[in-house]
Amino acid sequence: MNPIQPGQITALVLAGGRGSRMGGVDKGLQNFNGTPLALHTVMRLQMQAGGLVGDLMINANRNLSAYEAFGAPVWPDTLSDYAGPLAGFMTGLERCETPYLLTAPCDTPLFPLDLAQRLAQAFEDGSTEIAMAAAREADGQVRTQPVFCLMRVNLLESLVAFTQAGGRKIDRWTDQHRTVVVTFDQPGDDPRAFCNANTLAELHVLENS
Ligand SMILES: Nc1nc2c(ncn2[C@@H]2O[C@H](COP(=O)(O)OP(=O)(O)OP(=O)(O)O)[C@@H](O)[C@H]2O)c(=O)[nH]1
Ligand SMILES: [Mg+2]
Repeated sequence: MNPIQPGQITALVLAGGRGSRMGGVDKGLQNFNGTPLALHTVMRLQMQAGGLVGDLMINANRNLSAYEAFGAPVWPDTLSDYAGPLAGFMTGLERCETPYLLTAPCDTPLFPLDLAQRLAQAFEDGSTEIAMAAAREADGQVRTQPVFCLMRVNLLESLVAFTQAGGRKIDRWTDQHRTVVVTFDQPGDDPRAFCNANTLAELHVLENS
């Protein structure tokens, strides 16, 4: 039995950052192989295996009408002043109408097509509250990918309290909960899956990889 049923996950594209390492551009609107990064992310979330993703939303803070054209509701941060990705998590939890929220950043275009399915397996243990992705990097080390999280929507209250107290780091918050780390290092997993493009040069390297 799958612990999470089809349609029970709302996917959230995180595109609310400053893009400072890309010269301050709106990263989600930069093209990756001819498609804006955020739209590419929307499509990859819609293609997730198992039909687990029902709803989809975009979190952005600039150029909202450009994001609306991608066909999903767009929500800016409710916390002010670019408080970081947790501000996006909070916006998603506030707007989510399903029991689970899956976050994915707009700058990691090759993320796995079975991301939702493999993170969902961590909820076979009924006490799990958050599943966080991890990947083995080129140096052989396993590193968590905190912007890729599947979480129970009833964590909103906890996140509000954490951010109101000034908390900004994702793993500081997830450490307060029953978080299971799911490592994507099986044979056949794409080693580029969690490579993110923080600069235009990194984006071009990923396009040509
Ligand atoms: N909602 C929201 N999302 C953010 C914020 N800052 C970063 N993010 C998102 O978090 C993810 C990881 O962000 P980074 O690549 O570290 O930051 P960035 O703002 O995109 O780029 P830099 O300014 O170069 O660090 C991306 O999907 C960002 O869109 C923020 O203040 N609010
Ligand atoms: Mg990044």
